[in-house]
Amino acid sequence: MTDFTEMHPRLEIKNLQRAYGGRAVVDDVSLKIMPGQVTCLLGPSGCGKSTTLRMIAGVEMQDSGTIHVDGKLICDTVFRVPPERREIGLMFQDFALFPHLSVADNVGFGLKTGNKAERRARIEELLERVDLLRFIDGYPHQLSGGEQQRVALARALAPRPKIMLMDEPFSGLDNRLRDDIRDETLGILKEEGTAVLLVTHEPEEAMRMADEIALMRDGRIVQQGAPYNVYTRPVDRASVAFFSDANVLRAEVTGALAHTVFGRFLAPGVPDGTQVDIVFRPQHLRIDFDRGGKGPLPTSTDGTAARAVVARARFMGNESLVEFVMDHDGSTLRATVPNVFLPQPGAVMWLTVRRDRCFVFPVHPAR
Ligand SMILES: Nc1ncnc2c1ncn2[C@@H]1O[C@H](COP(=O)(O)OP(=O)(O)OP(=O)(O)O)[C@@H](O)[C@H]1O
Repeated sequence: MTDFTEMHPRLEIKNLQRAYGGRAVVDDVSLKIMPGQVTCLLGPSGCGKSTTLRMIAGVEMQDSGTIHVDGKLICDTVFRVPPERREIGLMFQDFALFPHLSVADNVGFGLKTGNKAERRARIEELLERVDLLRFIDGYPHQLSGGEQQRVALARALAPRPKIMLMDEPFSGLDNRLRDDIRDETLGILKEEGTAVLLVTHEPEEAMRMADEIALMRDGRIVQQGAPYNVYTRPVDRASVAFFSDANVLRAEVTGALAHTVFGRFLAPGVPDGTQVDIVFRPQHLRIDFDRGGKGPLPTSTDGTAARAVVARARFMGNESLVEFVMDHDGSTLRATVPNVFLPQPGAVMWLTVRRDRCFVFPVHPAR
């Protein structure tokens, strides 16, 4: 049986650091990616994702930290394998094929090994794989955006890179095309056993593509794990808000309980007097109609109901978004409801919160 603990990660970066003008834009970033694994570096614009990718590609030097491929050092602050010898493929949003070269020559551009027949066979194999063999003698201007993207993928894969670095590679494509190409690309990369580091600022893209998500903010990786875990066990309020709209209730803790208008929430280990944010997504707010000035009775799963007035309701396609103003303090909470639910502004409703879907974070967590 294979002992995976003995396997080297295909890519391992340790404590990468890069500053511009005294400001750390990549701050102590460490990551491991196994062969065939897709890791998404996910974060808002400017958080340092592309800089991390550029250091791995070798087009930019880190101030400190190391990069290993298959257990071999390829870069630290003194030793540096040049970009073209790193066996790393690149795919960026502006994938620019060479316009004066045929599709075959574009795909074959980075193929340095093998004789002419072997190179031609590899080109045909890849064009077959991306379903574009019929365009082998065509030119980029004869292809659609999606087809050009697939040629770019074939070109990046041709020399059998150990690692593929992708920086928002699908963002130039329209939505429907993007889903298909994303799935197709993922399939091919998995078949080739390539380790993939994909940079994106779109949570949906990361959840769709990734085996593992590394959530990045202000130059640091704040959380890392399978998409399900990152989404369902966020480390802080900003991590919840990065994936979806988030409702927040501020409360104070006494006796390991946070006291709110929706009843008490468990806050284990949080000292008395600490302010906490109770954070939950709009789909976890429950709505009940007013029954003669009363809402539903308290339950152990949903706590106490609180009275609210509808401020506005919007139809969003698969769901409706309803915004409420809370009676007790005038704060706003948002609920998403499947299907069409468009109550009139001013309507009185009673809200409860799914306890098991709430996250409780101290407002100033100890570091
Ligand atoms: N060569 C440079 N000189 C100075 N500052 C830079 C340089 N390259 C990047 N930066 C800054 O470093 C920060 C991180 O940039 P980076 O491109 O890595 O972010 P990103 O997360 O990839 O953002 P985006 O999603 O918008 O591409 C930004 O504030 C950027 O302005």
